[in-house]
Amino acid sequence: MDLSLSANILDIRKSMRTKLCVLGNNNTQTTFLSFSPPSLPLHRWLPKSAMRPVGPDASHTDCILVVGVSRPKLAVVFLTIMLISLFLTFHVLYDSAVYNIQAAQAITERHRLRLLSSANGGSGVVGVGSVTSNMNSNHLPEFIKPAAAALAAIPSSNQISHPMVFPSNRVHFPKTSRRLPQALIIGVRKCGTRALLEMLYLHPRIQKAGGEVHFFDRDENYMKGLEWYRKKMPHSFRGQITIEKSPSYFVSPEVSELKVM
Ligand SMILES: Nc1ncnc2c1ncn2[C@@H]1O[C@H](COP(=O)(O)OS(=O)(=O)O)[C@@H](OP(=O)(O)O)[C@H]1O
Repeated sequence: MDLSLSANILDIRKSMRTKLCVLGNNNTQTTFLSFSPPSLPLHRWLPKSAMRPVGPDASHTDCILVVGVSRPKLAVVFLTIMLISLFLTFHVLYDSAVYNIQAAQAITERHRLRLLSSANGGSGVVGVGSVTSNMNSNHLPEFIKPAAAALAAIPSSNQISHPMVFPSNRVHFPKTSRRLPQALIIGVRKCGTRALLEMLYLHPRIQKAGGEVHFFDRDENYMKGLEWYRKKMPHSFRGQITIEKSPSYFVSPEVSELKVM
């Protein structure tokens, strides 16, 4: 390679740092390729001082971009907008976290009130008029009753701490709730009970329990009470029919007619 030619190439590479240069040697001939960025209307966004001609030839059309704060006012505006959006983002995140904590508190409180209510024979709790319970204390297992009675001894004093956030017990999507099943598929096994349930579920007024709950045929589940059973059910709108399928109900000796009724 000619020494003067290679020195020339080095000079050009020094002066054009932003360019991508491909240097190849094809036999005795030197190839020099450069890629120019697509022409952008930079003159609209940047001051002329930011655009400098490249190389010793001032008429060269390629320019290098001088990175720096050339418009401090614009930079201040951008920074302010960024700070405001950051502040708003954290504010929203903080609010949602507080809301979730309050929701968890309200749910815990509701459980407590339900236990109190069932211990009082389902008469509801004085002072919290909107919270009433459908639970029948007869369905509470014996080992829970002492705990419920102990809770009943604690003065309730309206511990729903944020009535403004939860004005009407509405923590979940307001129009749905978990309901006890209005229909049961009790069997028989291996006769397409799953297929039947899935087909019924195609109807918009049908809701189905996720799996087989085995409430009536397993004593350990039955002892947990109807409230436990209800919580195994999906959320449903009023007017929808909830169906549960446990084919073992048909054959289990533990399942008596009385239990299911
Ligand atoms: N329409 C129709 N015709 C014939 N066979 C059918 C049909 N629908 C479901 N099946 C078969 O029924 C088997 C599952 O029945 P179940 O859903 O009742 O099973 S389970 O009792 O809930 O475990 C299951 O068979 P196996 O795969 O041999 O268990 C299904 O393939």
